[in-house]
Amino acid sequence: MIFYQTKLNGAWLIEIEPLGDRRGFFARTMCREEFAKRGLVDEYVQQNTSFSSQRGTLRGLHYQIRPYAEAKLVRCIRGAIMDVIVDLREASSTYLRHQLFELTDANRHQLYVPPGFAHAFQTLSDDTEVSYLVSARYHPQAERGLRYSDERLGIEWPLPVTVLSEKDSAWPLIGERTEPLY
Ligand SMILES: Cc1cn([C@H]2C[C@H](O)[C@@H](COP(=O)(O)OP(=O)(O)O[C@H]3O[C@@H](C)C(=O)[C@@H](O)[C@H]3O)O2)c(=O)[nH]c1=O
Repeated sequence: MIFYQTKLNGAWLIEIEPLGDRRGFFARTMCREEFAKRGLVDEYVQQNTSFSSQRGTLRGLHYQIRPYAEAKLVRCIRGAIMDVIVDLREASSTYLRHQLFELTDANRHQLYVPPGFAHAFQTLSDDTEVSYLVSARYHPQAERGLRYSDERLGIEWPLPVTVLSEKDSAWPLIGERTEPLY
């Protein structure tokens, strides 16, 4: 596995190192030892998959507040997505900065999202499936979100948004918050 630091503290882009033979290849997509060595969360309690039929579908931006903050390891297993993460840790020098990553079934890139980040993606093709590990179980009462169109974030989504959940259209803007974000 090859680990690339991103512009955001603690987030990593991970490429596989395929071992090819005449059948195809083998590669690790997660390895506790490699993760622990770099200080990445190495225990995951749930693996999720989501399927989006329409190109331009947007999910997010989502996170869970402490003490239920999650690390995520995200991979697009069918189609393509633009994945977006936002650093919500007030003490971080990259606080409220975001970065975009193209994850596709062809490049097989994975994104490691540390606890304390909001996460979202927009599908770049029809019939896209995303699989991700999470390090904490789902706590609906701890679930929070940012509005994808919040000007304070200034995210340039690659496509017009075609499908969005009601929940995701209604997250409060950062400027409207009365509580700390995370
Ligand atoms: C995330 C989650 C949702 N659900 C339920 C709640 C709801 O009825 C249905 C769909 O949930 P959502 O609308 O939140 O699904 P979705 O918008 O796909 O949520 C996901 O978005 C991406 C960007 C993430 O980062 C994930 O952590 C997760 O928040 O599934 C669970 O039962 N367990 C879970 O772990």
